[in-house]
Amino acid sequence: MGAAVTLTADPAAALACDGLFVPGVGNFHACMSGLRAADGPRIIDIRLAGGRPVLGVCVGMQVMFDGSDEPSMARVDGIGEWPGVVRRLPAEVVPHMGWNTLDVAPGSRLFAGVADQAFYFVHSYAALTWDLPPADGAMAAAAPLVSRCRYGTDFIAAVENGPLSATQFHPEKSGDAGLQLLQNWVQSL
Ligand SMILES: NC(=O)CC[C@H](N)C(=O)O
Repeated sequence: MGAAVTLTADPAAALACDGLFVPGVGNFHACMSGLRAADGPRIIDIRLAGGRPVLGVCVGMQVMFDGSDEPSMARVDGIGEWPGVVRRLPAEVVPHMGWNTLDVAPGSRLFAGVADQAFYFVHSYAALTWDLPPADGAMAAAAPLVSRCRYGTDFIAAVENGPLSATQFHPEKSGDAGLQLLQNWVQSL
């Protein structure tokens, strides 16, 4: 989508880039231990404190919460940028695998031009509720935009919260709509 991309575990490069993309596939706790080994949580914290954009996808979204119920021999806490624990979807069949439409938050920049499109999901766990208390003081940033989807129950499909954005679905597997979403993010950097 016109961006020069570097795959890196180098903290200095991950801090300096215009946008940090945090992918995640597989087991939550395995992804978290990989991220911790690369000092990922601290790098993400520093970026966000400085208003530097970060985009998490799939488990890369889940790790922004406090933790996950996904089974693991060695449980690892999430980064905890957002309160709440990722739960198993209460559906008869998991994973939720395939295309689904969203209830996109009004005013979304990430979904500009594609809010009515379907996106591709592959997951059994998700954040089911948005628990960050609203801030309304003079210094408060704009309220987070929370977009939802439904599979078994309502769950959080995407969040735009200042410099931190995330999607539970896979834009890179979502055809033209997903590419447009990624381009929207790249153009905002
Ligand atoms: N697609 C995946 O990598 C699965 C992500 C995660 N383990 C979940 O089920 O939610």
